Amino acid sequence: MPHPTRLTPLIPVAEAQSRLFALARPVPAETLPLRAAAGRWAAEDVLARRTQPAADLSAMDGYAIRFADLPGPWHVVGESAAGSPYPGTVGMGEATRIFTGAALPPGADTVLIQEEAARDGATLHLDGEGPAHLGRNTRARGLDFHAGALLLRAGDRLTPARVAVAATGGHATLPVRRPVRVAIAATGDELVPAGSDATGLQLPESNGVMLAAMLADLPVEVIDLGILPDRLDVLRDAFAAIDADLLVTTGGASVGDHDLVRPALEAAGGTIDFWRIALRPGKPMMAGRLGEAVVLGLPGNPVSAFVTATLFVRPMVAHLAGARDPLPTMTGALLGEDLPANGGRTDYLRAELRDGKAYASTIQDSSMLLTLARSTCLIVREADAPAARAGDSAEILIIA
Ligand SMILES: Nc1nc2c(c(=O)[nH]1)N[C@H]1C(S)=C(S)[C@@H](COP(=O)(O)OP(=O)(O)OC[C@H]3O[C@@H](n4cnc5c(N)ncnc54)[C@H](O)[C@@H]3O)O[C@H]1N2
Ligand code: MOO
Repeated sequence: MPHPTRLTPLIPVAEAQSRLFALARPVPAETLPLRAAAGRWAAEDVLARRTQPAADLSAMDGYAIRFADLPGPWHVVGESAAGSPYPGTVGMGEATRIFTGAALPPGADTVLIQEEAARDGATLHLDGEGPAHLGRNTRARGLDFHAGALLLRAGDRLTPARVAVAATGGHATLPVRRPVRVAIAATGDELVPAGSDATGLQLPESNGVMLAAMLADLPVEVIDLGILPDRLDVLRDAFAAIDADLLVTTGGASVGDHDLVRPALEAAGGTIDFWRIALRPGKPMMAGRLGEAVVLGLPGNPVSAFVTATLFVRPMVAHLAGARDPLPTMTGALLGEDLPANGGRTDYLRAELRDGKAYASTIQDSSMLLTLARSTCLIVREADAPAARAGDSAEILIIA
């Protein structure tokens, strides 16, 4: 049987990523209490409903004084604690006891810390250097933000600090995107579920569990389609029945006679937008649409599946979840050893970071899971990059 020799040209990684993001808009929004919203992405800009701090406050425990009265002594006329301010005004030569977070009484402008103060009944003396300038040890009203300030931008990930700033800004709930429904299907007649007896040439399925683990920190609902056989009708029917925002398959993506994912998707009514990336490992990845869902057909080799999931699946989930900046963060590192010139595909080398230097594994076969499991980063080698020397700087992606 003749094999098709004319294949589409390989697409650069960055172009494939932007084409992928263009396939779908973020999923609909919902409003959640802050604790539930953590880890999602803000669906709208969030403005402060209050000014923080709401008044001039003390930043330290000590005495509220007028800077002009230094070096004292002072007459202590009362106390200001967080939540119970001094009711009067501090006049010339007067001070109040004050605690961290308490409102600075009108008239006072500076705080003398208690370590530099000596108290004798109602009389207070300077016992140290004292505050160096007017306003020392205080926080001005609005130091952090004023009412109306932009606290979060639509598309910001709701990190712990961002949830906290929303709370301080007067919000109990936040608009976020609902969870992304991701259907995951492994394909291949040789696969058996992990833990079952793999006889002969059977192979425990590992891509599905790896993909689910790679999405565990993202707002997803995983729909596990399990292992599907290399049969066009079975794949077609399984694909046609999915109800998801994103369908991720592994295996059957290449050009062999048993590589049926593409024809099965098309038979189910789907369309392929692009196939084959200038990427190693991961070249045969395909992307398209099937009804309401975006489809990512990953290669079956475990390392290829890992790299394409890192570069496409996780970013696509983040995009669907409303991320403004869905791509993985690259870091810089020095190479621990020389690397040869690269070919025409961007290469992601499994590597270990030791003492800040990245050492690539000697064998980069895309089937080798133990090498991947021992790796802590991927060294990115751009297409056609010249040979590199130990000590050269390189872009890396941290993976563990
Ligand atoms: N003539 C060509 N052959 C191949 C090409 C090519 O361009 N021309 N591309 C190669 C590249 S690159 C890759 S990557 C592989 C990927 O092909 P498939 O996506 O069709 O993957 P499979 O053949 O189904 O499987 C590859 C390998 O991975 C194992 N596998 C599959 N699924 C799983 C799973 N869920 N868990 C664990 N292991 C899995 C499978 O048993 C195979 O050993 O194609 C090259 N061939
Ligand atoms: O994706 Mo393949 O060999 O490039 O593993």
